[in-house]
Amino acid sequence: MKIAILGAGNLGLSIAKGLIVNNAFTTLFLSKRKIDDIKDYEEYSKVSITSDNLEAVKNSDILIFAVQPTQLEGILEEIKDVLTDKHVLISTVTGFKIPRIEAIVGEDQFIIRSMPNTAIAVGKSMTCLCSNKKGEKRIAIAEAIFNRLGSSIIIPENKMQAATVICASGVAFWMRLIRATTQGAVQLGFDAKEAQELSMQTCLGAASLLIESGKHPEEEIDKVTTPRGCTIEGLNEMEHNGLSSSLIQGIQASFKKINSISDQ
Ligand SMILES: NC(=O)C1=CN([C@@H]2O[C@H](COP(=O)(O)OP(=O)(O)OC[C@H]3O[C@@H](n4cnc5c(N)ncnc54)[C@H](OP(=O)(O)O)[C@@H]3O)[C@@H](O)[C@H]2O)C=CC1
Ligand SMILES: O=C(O)[C@@H]1CCC=N1
Repeated sequence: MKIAILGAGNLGLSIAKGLIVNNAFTTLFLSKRKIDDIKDYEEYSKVSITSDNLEAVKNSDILIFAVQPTQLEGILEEIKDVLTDKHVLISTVTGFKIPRIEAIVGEDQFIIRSMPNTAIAVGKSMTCLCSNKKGEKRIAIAEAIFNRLGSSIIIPENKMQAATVICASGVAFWMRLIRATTQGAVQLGFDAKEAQELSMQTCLGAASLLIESGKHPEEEIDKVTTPRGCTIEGLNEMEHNGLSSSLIQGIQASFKKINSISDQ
């Protein structure tokens, strides 16, 4: 696959790392205006860096847009005249809906919206996908790319904002939980490095248990909470202080914000 990532910033470079580590491309163009920031990527074979979006588009089939929402319109205007039938457009841009993309490049393009997260750099992104009518014929290509770099599901476009909060912002939410449990472990006497290792591996183990067993979290919690034991004591104290409620309210606040800054 000849892939271009237009907007090689935080997410764009995370996607690039995932593609490079998994050798999941034929050629890869990385574009941004200040290319000095990404000079290191020139060392990888079959990877080109450029500040010329038209060069990247002309030499690629799959175009992944990873610019800020305010920057997408300008890029689409810039490249629309060199788009051909071979191109599949995959936008990762938050809140920029398909009809707005179609209004610039035309309905007769293969248009896919994707919502990956930065764990794509290590092949562990949960990515949600949707497409325009024409893009339905190429969504399997997007699934193939994102399934190599984690998992993907196809959802209706009206759930993309919710998917952004849960999957993309979600990485930050889980990081904060890992940091908090690390801080707790330091207070119990582990040094910072050990504490983070204990926290990360326990988090990974908990998620893996659910993924592999298909069980509900409470079923696994029941196996851990010895009656009158320390686990239920800790869990109940966390809930008295609003753990679940706080997370749910944070998700709601994030969702409210994304709706306020997205196309209506
Ligand atoms: N960060 C995340 O975890 C996630 C982000 N997203 C979405 O992905 C998009 C990118 O986010 P993020 O990576 O965090 O943002 P960044 O600001 O880190 O990256 C955007 C990149 O686009 C480049 N850029 C800007 N204008 C142009 C242009 N005209 N041509 C080529 N490149 C350009 C910028 O570099 P330069 O200034 O040098 O051109 C910059 O490197 C956003 O829409 C965001 O909502 C979605 C899911 C997760
Ligand atoms: O915080 C944001 O608005 C973007 C979307 C999801 C991740 N980063």
